Amino acid sequence: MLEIISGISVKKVDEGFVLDKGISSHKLMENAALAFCNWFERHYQRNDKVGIFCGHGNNGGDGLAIARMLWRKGYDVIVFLVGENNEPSPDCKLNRELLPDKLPALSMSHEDIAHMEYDLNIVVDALLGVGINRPLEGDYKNLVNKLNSLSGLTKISIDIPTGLPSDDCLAGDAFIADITLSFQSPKFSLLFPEHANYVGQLKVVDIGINQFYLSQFSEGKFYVQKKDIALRHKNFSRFSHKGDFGKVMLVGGSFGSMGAIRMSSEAALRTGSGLACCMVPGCGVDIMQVSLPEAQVWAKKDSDCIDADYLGYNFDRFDAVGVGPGMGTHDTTAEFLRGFLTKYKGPIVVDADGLNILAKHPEQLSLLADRSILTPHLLEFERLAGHCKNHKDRLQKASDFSKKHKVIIVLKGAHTCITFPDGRQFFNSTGNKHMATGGSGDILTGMITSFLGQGYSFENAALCAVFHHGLSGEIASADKKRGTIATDIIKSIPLSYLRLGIE
Ligand SMILES: NC(=O)C1=CN([C@@H]2O[C@H](COP(=O)(O)OP(=O)(O)OC[C@H]3O[C@@H](n4cnc5c(N)ncnc54)[C@H](O)[C@@H]3O)[C@@H](O)[C@H]2O)[C@@H](O)CC1
Ligand SMILES: Nc1ncnc2c1ncn2[C@@H]1O[C@H](COP(=O)(O)OP(=O)(O)O)[C@@H](O)[C@H]1O
Ligand SMILES: [K+]
Repeated sequence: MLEIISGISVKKVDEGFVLDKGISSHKLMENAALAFCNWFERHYQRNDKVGIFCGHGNNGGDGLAIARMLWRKGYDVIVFLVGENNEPSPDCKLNRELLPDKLPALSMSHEDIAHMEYDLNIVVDALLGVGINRPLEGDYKNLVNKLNSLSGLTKISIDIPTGLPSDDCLAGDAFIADITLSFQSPKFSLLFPEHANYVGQLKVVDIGINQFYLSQFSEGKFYVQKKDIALRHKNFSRFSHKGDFGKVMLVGGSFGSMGAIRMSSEAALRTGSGLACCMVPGCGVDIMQVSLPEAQVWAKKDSDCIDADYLGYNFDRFDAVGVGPGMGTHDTTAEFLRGFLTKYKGPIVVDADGLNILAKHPEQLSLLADRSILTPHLLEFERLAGHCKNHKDRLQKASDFSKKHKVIIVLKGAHTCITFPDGRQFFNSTGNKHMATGGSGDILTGMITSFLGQGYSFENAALCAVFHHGLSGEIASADKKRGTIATDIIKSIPLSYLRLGIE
C-alpha cells in the first residue's frame, strides 16, 4: 500500500534514503528522470517536439535530467530555463552543467515569456514541485498562465502541477496538466476534486524508494493499487457451497424507484454472493422477480414503500445486509430503519436514502453497530456531517465522524476515500468519469454487502469492493465512454476479478 506523505516529509524521505543507501541525491534524481523517460518512451514518438520548462529547484533538476536523457534517446527536445535570478538547488545546478552542448536551452526573460511562440507538441512542466511555499508570482506566474493559454498540445507535469501546494487547496494560479506523473507516491492534494482540472490523469511511478522509508513518515493515508487488493481476497475451495459465499439481504426500493435495489442485488450476485435476497415494497415484487430471477424477494403485499411492518421478518439468517437504495425517506420507512438498526447487529452497509434518513434523524446514528459501513457521495456526506469548506476539510470531517460514531465512511467520488475509526484513510486508484451515471453507487452497495457476506473483514470488504467497482467501471467504459450506464458496470464485475487473476 503506498503511503501518501506530506510535501515536507517527501524531502526527509529522500534525504533519509540517500543517506542510508549511500547514494547521492543526484543519483536519486537520475532514478526519477529515468522512470519518467521509460514511461514517456512508451507513449510518445521521437518526432514529437518536446519543450521542457525547468525551474530553479529540484523539480527543475528533474526536468533537466529528463531533457538530457530524452535528447540522448533521439527526441527533439528544447529546454526553457526560468527563475535564474534565484540560487539553483545543488542538483539543479549540476544538471544544468550536464546538459549536452548541442541541446538547445533558452533562458527565458520577461519578454520571451510574454511573446513566446514555439511550435511544440508536448510541454513538460518541471518548473516547481513540492517545494512551493507561496502562490506563484512574477516570471513563474506569467509563464504558467502563458502555457495554460496554449491549446492543441499535450501538457505533462512532473511530480505535481506547478503552483499546486502538495497538501492544501490551491490559492492562486497553477499549471493545467493533461497528465501528472508523480514520483513514488501521489501527493495528497492531487486527490482533491477541486484540483481535478489541474492534475488531469494521475500516474504514479516508482523511483526505488521502498516502503520502509516512506512508512517512517506515515500519516495514515494510503493509495490503493491493484497489487494491494489481490492479496486481500479469500480463496474458496472445490467443495465450497452456497453457504460459504454468504447469504445477503438488500433492503430498498419504493414505488417508481425499484431500479436501484435491483441493481444492488444483481451486483451482489455478480460479486459472488451465494444467495441474494431483496426486501422490497409489494409494488416491486413483479419487477424484481422478472428482471432478476436469481434473487429471492421478501415483500408485504400492497405496499409502496418499506414500512415498520417489515420489522416482523427475521434478519438474523443473513450474513450481511445492505440498506437504502431507492428506499425513500418516508416517516414509516424511517421508523423501519430505527427498528432494523436496533434489531440487527450483523455487518451492514447503509447507502442513499438510508443515509438521508440518518441525516434527518441523527439520533439513529447511535444505533449503528460498530464498523457499520456508510457509503455517502459528497452531498450525502454533507447532509450527515455539515457543510465542508473544501475537500481537505471534508476528509477531516470524515475522519472525525468515523471516530465519533465508530463507523467506516466510504466517501464516494473520484479517488473514493475509505476512512476507518482509527483514523486511517485509503484512497482508491480505479474508476473514471464515465462512472458518474445514475445507479453506479447502488452497485457499490451490493458489492460491499456481498464481500461482507462472504466473510471478508470490514476493511477488506470495503477496500476490495471499492477497487473492483472502479475497475469494473473502467472495463465497462473502455469502448462505451460517455455512453456507459450502470448496468454495464455490473456486467464487468466478473472481468474485474479476472484482471486480478481471481476465479
Ligand atoms: N533528491 C530529491 O530531493 C528528489 C526530488 N525530486 C523532485 O524535487 C522536487 C522538490 O524539489 P525542491 O524542494 O527543490 O522544490 P521545488 O523544485 O518546488 O523548488 C523549490 C524552490 O522554489 C522556491 N519557491 C517556492 N515557492 C515559489 C514560488 N511561488 N515562486 C518561485 N519560487 C518559489 C523555493 O524557495 C525553493 O527555492 C519534487 O517535487 C520532485 O520533483 C525528485 O527528483 C526525486 C528526488
Ligand atoms: N469521476 C469519477 N471517477 C471515479 N469514480 C467515480 C467518478 N464519478 C463517480 N464515480 C463513482 O460512481 C459512484 C456514484 O455513486 P452515487 O453518486 O451514489 O450514484 P447513484 O446515486 O446514482 O447510485 C461512486 O462509487 C463514485 O465513486
Ligand atoms: K511541476
